[in-house]
Amino acid sequence: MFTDKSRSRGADAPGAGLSLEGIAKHYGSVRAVDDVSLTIEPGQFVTLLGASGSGKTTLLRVIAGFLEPSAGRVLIDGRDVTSVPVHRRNIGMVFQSYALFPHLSVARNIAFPLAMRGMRKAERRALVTQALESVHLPGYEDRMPAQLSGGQRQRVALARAIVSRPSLLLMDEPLGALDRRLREVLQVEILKLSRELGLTVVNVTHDQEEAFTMSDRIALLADGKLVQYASPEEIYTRPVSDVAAGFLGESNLLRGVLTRTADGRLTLPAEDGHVEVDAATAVRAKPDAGDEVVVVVRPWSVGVERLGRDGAEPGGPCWLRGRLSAVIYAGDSQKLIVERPDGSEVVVRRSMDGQFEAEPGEEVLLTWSSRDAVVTTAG
Ligand SMILES: Nc1ncnc2c1ncn2[C@@H]1O[C@H](COP(=O)(O)OP(=O)(O)OP(=O)(O)O)[C@@H](O)[C@H]1O
Repeated sequence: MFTDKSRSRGADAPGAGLSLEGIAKHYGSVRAVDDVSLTIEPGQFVTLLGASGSGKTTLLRVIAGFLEPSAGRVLIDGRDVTSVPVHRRNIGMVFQSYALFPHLSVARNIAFPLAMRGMRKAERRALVTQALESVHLPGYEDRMPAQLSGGQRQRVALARAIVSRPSLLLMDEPLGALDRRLREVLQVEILKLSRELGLTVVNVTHDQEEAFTMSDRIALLADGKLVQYASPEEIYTRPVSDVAAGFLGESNLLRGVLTRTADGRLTLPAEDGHVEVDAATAVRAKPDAGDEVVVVVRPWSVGVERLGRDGAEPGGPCWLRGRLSAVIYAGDSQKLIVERPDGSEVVVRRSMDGQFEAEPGEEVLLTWSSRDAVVTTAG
């Protein structure tokens, strides 16, 4: 499920290192970005991920220099650029709306940043040709933007963003307007290109799959705050909170206050169930009786069996009873929705081999290993 993002990059990689130190941006009483600090290594691909209004675009605009932060510093390769204007930051940018000049040809659109720098025409032409080749649109120099598909326009926008060899590429939902298939093709292309050029990339998205496939690290934002900054794998397996768990991949969140059994085991009270907790799976402080926790159980970790008669009996360290309410076929996997007596739902994922035979409406037993769950907290 996880992609290998290891790579080798030449010593002459142009990617810049980026540091954000205590960045805040306030609009009156709205804290669009609230004390965000993070470091991006040269050549890393980092995604700002979060719900609508979480502050992604605001943070990107602060990095770009379109917005001055209310507090904090932006450092590129260790240099404080907080007050340096956009055009002096050596940054390439791609936005969701294509932002191409409609009255200029593809070549002139791409050459625009070079012309602004006063580069001569012949020199510009060579770089434009090269940039078009790297985005797989060779020979498109004379087309007008209106004669291009949505995907081609984003390729041209990307060519324009990289033509002046920036050390940092900023992208704000560049694939948001494209259909799923094209998005997946371009995700791979953009990633490949950024690796080849050794670019440091900051990408904004609210698409968790895109964040998962493309990023070395994900900066998860909620209400302007940095919730977690880690690799996709780490956020998936060790989410620091229920918010983080809910953002990356499906999850079942069991909430409650821990109690300790007579023989010393930690449990989470559950109606028609028994949930033991392995303190070793805690992401933060070691949990104890009286702590309010959220236990994250991923759908792939849950086993399901028919209950009673010739089926299974409740028992073991982690089990819940429920009623199967839906069986959904999702390509090579099966998704089961199980309704609990308290009205909540548990999602179970299974591979298609070894199909589950019960019908919706049947009573089922859900089991998992406490080692496969993660103990985290709300917030
Ligand atoms: N110019 C502004 N004036 C006042 N409030 C603003 C302004 N720009 C953004 N905000 C507020 O700041 C918060 C963060 O907005 P931002 O656009 O950064 O979020 P986002 O995560 O990029 O959202 P989306 O995914 O919807 O683009 C929101 O509450 C938004 O309403």
